[in-house]
Amino acid sequence: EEVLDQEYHLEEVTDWPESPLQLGQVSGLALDSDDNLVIFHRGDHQWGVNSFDNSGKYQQQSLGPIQQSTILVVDPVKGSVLKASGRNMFYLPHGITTDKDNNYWVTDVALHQVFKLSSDGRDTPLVVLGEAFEPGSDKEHFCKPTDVAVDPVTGNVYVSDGYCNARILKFSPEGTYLSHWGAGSSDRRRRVQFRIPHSLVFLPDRRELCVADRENGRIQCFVAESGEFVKEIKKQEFGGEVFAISYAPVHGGLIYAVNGESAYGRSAPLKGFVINYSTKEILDDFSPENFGMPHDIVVTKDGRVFVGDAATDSVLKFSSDSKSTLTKV
Ligand SMILES: O=C(N[C@@H](O)C(=O)O)c1ccccc1
Repeated sequence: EEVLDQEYHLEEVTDWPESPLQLGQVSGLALDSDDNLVIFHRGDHQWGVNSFDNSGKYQQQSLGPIQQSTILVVDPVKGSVLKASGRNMFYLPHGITTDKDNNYWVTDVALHQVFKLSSDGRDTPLVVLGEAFEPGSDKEHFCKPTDVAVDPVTGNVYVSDGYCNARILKFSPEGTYLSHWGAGSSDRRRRVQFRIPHSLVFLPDRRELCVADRENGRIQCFVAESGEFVKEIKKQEFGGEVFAISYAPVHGGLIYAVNGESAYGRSAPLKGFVINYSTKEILDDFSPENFGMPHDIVVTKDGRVFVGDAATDSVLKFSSDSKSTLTKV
């Protein structure tokens, strides 16, 4: 009898993009409603050791905003640039996501702000949260906010805040503060103490929010409405740091993650991981020749994976061309 023995494995699509993209440090990736790739990058600005003072204040305001287009919409098949926007607005781009109306929600760690932008190329800020260049940790201030996730049903907006705060805030679609959890909130559950909540993903089929709790090298998931803790995924294979996560509501729910260099020596090889959300088992891992600092990850409806690298200033594409083989038994 013949059984179909399918060996799925993500492999780099080395001939993507067909022609090089002019990118600076790639900090964030998103997908629009047509599954086009949206790249958020830093042009000629760089986040270096002297970018901030020890109170989180950005030191290079005199550079002015990045003049290149920081938001590129790119064809997922060829890699050609379809749209370019986000000029003269940002200093140090970080996270990006799209909402169900194809607006962009982005964070800038130098401005300590979150923006909702129309994706019609006019870059009109529709919502602005935080005070420009003013770090803080109350309801109107962030400190190097890292990412945004939007609930497609309620439109509620979640912000991971950030490098110098350790909390998740929830806002209404219009940007009214609703609640927050992690540092500074009333709950004292020791297990919810983030160390750089670095990346967010909303799980539409479970109505949960998962967080890449970077320096704790773990993923934590919460009931989005309430912030109630649901589960933690922490794997030896991550080493000490998880930089970014994504999710596909298929095969019972798949979490995609990239790890990072650990400053504390517990490093593991830099890789992407495909994890079964329910069993927490690693189903696949993948890497190109050279991951520098994999910084964000997205997965398309047809299972293509893109990783943005903030050290090699590039975006890498991976695809799982199943090598199904027929095995005689
Ligand atoms: O984490 C850092 N950077 C990346 O996450 C990023 O570039 O977003 C960083 C931290 C300290 C100094 C310089 C860079």
